[in-house]
Amino acid sequence: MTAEATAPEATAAGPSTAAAAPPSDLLPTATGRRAARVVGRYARERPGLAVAALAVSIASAAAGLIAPAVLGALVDAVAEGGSIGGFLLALAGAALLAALLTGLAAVAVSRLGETLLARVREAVVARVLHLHTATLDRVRPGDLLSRVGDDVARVSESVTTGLPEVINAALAVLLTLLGLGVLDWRLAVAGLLALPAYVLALRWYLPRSAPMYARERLVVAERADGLLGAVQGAETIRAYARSGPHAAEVARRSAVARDVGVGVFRLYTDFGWRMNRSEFVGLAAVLGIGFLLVRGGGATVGEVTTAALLFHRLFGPLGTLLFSFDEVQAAGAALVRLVGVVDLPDTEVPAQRPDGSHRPAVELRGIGHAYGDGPPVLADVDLRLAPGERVALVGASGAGKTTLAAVLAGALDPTAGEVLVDGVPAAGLPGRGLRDVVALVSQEVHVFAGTLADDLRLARPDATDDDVEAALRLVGARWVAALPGGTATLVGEGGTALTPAQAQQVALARLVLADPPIAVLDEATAEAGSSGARELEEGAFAATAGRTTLVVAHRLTQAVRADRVVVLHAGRVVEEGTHADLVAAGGRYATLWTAWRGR
Ligand SMILES: Nc1ncnc2c1ncn2[C@@H]1O[C@H](COP(=O)(O)OP(=O)(O)OP(=O)(O)O)[C@@H](O)[C@H]1O
Repeated sequence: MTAEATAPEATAAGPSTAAAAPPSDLLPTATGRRAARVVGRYARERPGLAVAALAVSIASAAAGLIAPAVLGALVDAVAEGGSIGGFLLALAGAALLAALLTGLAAVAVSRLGETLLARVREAVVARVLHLHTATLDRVRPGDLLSRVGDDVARVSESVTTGLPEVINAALAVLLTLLGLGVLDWRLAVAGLLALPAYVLALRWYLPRSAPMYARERLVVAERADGLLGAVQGAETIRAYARSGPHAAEVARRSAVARDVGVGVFRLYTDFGWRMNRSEFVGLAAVLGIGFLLVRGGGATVGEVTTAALLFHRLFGPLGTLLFSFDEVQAAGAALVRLVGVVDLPDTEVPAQRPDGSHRPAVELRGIGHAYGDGPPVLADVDLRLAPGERVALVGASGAGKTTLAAVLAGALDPTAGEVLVDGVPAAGLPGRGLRDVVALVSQEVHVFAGTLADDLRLARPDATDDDVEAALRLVGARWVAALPGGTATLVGEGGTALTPAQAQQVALARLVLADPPIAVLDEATAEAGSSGARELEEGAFAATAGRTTLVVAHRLTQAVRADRVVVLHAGRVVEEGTHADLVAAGGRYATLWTAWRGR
């Protein structure tokens, strides 16, 4: 049990409602409406960008209506023998304006999309970082990974490529229909006659496309698998004279992939001609009704021309919308899974930074724990830490030290017993309970990509540069002075790599900044007896001074300086006392101490 729970940090709270109940080993999935509300809320955080994106998209769609209107007027002008020079100029201007606005709209929409996606991603990561260990143990790792990986990638792809096109197309369709209606409602109704044909085309295509594309991905993967296997095992295949059957198998898989590929293409073209049929129905209706209107004097030839051009203009955007249907659906499915994570219950979210000036008493009462259906690893543990007391937990590997430390830190719910802070059971503590008053520095410390200062500010976002530097000084992180940019140096992935001992010091400095009244240390990084170990121990001592502290003593020098030592054996407390008392008593601790000194 080595999860690291850093000190509390502020995260936006999100309601836990409206998420569909998942199977117990899956994280929840939000409803579509809930996802839209969350994205809407993020959009309202950037009102300027959201309004600009919408306005420029509408303007771009509206600009596309100018050319058909000018062409219609040009037809009437020609019929009446007028000049067309002005119209040609207007056409050129309209084309320029439309091109400019379309470009601007694409930039604005994708920037808005990227901003919203970044917000969703931040919220997901913040929530994942604060997931309770019990939740992490319960859910399938693949589910969590695919959400922060695949789902984010899918939404991101659709935001950068598909979304601007889809929004532009939807607005173009809406405004063009509106334009048709304003021009002449009868011509608009004629255009709408194409609607049933479009619906039929879509109802034919959708049920066929998803399984077909899934099958295509499968057979392509099988073909790659077969080829790779044959190439990697070429020597063995030759040695056993099995080239013939293997080549035949590769050929068979390739043939299947080819046939499915052709099938996909056929499906696509079949859908294409169904779309063309719908367009034909609509255009024929507009021209037919237009002919009747012109003959009856109800419309000019120019107006009918404009109507026909407007209707023709719908083909492109409608095609974009229909062909992106799958992609939009897939991105939507990924988004509701992400919002499901954002909406995890806010008991996971820190309330406020604890006040380090108060030193509470901590009591573990009748603690028992078993991982899943495994044997008990802790049994009936009673342990009391007086306010400000430093207790060292000692025991052989596997005795249950890390498990007990995690229980005290609130990172693991015990299967029996309870933890009390100043006499209040953990369940009755405000906010996130134990996790708001205890900071755990565990064996695995993650250094986040970014500057060193930002990494430390995870523990206290409002920490000044001076606070950050003072915390690092207190824990003895002298190596910071040698970094090229000091605390502004990039560390973690893509930056300067920190040694495990340096990462531990960063975690200790985070603890200093978070200033929790209770600290739990469970680090086993430094080699016993090394100068690194001494430095770390000094740092840990300074960082926890004045706090009620439990130290898992991986090196017995850590126990020597503690106020009290507790020996754990096979999940039970077997000895308790000061280092001197226990050595004098000649029991299990004394044996451990003798062995340690004789290393
Ligand atoms: N996540 C887990 N799932 C199942 N069993 C676990 C898990 N974590 C620890 N255990 C088991 O629980 C027992 C106690 O482990 P724990 O890590 O608490 O001991 P420890 O005293 O801290 O040991 P060490 O000093 O080696 O870290 C061990 O038998 C270990 O194998």
